[in-house]
Amino acid sequence: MSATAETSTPAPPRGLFDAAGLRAIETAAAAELGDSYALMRRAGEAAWRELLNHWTRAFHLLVVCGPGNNGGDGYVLATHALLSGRQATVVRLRDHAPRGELAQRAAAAYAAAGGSTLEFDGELPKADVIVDALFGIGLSRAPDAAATALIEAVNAHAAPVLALDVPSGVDADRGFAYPSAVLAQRTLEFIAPKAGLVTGAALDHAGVLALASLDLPQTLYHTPPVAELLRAEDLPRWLRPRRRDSHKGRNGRVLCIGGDHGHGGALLLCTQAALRSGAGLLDAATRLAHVAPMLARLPEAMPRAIEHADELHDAIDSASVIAIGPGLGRETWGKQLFERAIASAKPLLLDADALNLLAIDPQPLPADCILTPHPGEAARLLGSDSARVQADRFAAVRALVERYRCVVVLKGAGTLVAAHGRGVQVIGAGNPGMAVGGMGDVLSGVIAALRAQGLDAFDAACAGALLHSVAGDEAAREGGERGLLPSDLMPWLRRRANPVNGAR
Ligand SMILES: NC(=O)C1=CN([C@@H]2O[C@H](COP(=O)(O)OP(=O)(O)OC[C@H]3O[C@@H](n4cnc5c(N)ncnc54)[C@H](O)[C@@H]3O)[C@@H](O)[C@H]2O)[C@@H](O)CC1
Ligand SMILES: [K+]
Repeated sequence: MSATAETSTPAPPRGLFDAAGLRAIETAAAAELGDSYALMRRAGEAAWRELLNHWTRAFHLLVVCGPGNNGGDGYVLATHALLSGRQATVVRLRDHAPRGELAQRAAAAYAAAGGSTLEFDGELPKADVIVDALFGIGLSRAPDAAATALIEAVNAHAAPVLALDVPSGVDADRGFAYPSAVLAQRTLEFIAPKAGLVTGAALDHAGVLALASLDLPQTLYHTPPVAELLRAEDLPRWLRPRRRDSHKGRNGRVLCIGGDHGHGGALLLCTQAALRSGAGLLDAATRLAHVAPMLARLPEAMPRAIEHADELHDAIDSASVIAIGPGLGRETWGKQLFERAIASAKPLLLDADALNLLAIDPQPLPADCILTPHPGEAARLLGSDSARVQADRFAAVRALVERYRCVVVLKGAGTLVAAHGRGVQVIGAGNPGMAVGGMGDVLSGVIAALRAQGLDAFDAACAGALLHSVAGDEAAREGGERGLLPSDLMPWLRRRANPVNGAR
């Protein structure tokens, strides 16, 4: 993802909060400090330091202030800027005079420091940096026409944008961005990371994420987070070094099923990824035409031609995990194989057309079955549309778990992993170069291989989605995002699937 979490604390927090949780922490903090304004002062100060750290030579600042406490943070920052000899101007809409007591106090301090306020008239003056303090976690509806015009002027301006707490126009709970939302270079979050800034459209708006925890003691974080963020450094949790006496049988036997006529590449990518992620043995069940090309590319695989589901019997029997879907198609051939696979008692991963077939004919699945839909497939599984899925990815992944009662990996920027009774995990890695056909087939192979090596379904889904995204980031660092191919991930899967130190 384009946003990387950065914090001043040595161990970045994993917990992601929604607005309700943040407000509970704020209330407890205000009670502890005995002064609600102290938090706003800390937030504004932290934002001023953030601005100075990243735009050292900035002199002319525009601080766009809304009517709430997010605007209050902006007034505090603007006051610091004035007191340090910079030129700072607050810009606001006519009906955005500070409403609450705290924001009014911050605006009064700004005025007392000689600060001037410009009412937005359709144009923004020149500036070196724009501070976005229009809306934070209090955004409760789509920005109205006036706010939209202001946001669009900010986005059209040449200056970089530092967003305070949330890029204005982004819903901090859902990852949803209204059609007009600020595009920031950096976003400094206050108190705790927000769930809605690490998935979906929000990633494009937030830029680089940083956190100012405002020196609050951990004891105040008593509300449970709504989700957790997984980062590259979490991989060794699951990817232990291999036992010295390991043998191929111990590392699992993955059966990949798919590749109808014209779709052999999808299955090849899946099998290749499974082998590069450590599967001990790999069977592939596909059309006859794909057997020889697969062997030529991947002699370690054991592809077999399947014309009818009955021929799957032996392969299913010896499989430790079945991954079905890449290139499967929705014709009779694919349907038969799908029916056969889900009737088996083997651990399952359903992807691509297997998900589409499931959407057409929903049926009970074992709780340790893994589904890996992209937003379009998720929409079909929910009888919804992908815009609605993307408008609230957290709600969509929970609805999928509720309906299908298994482990769900909702793909896309800020991939989500969820299962019944387990907290939603957000994959804090990945990049837009990965938006290319075949990338999902690779993910299926990775997850199936980790499952075959002994991880339970939820852990395999978390570790696999993380490993896949981390490998994508490494490949993009090496050669760029545009033009990245799923097969470019293979060497990186191997490297990142092995822990860096020898600890067991
Ligand atoms: N409460 C606290 O203790 C702290 C709050 N902080 C800041 O306060 C922010 C939250 O403040 P608020 O709860 O006041 O909320 P916001 O400042 O995010 O916005 C709420 C205000 O905007 C209006 N509004 C919401 N959506 C609108 C729309 N679409 N069009 C026009 N007006 C709209 C609301 O009516 C309200 O007046 C945080 O994001 C953070 O920046 C920080 O100062 C840290 C401490
Ligand atoms: K903001």
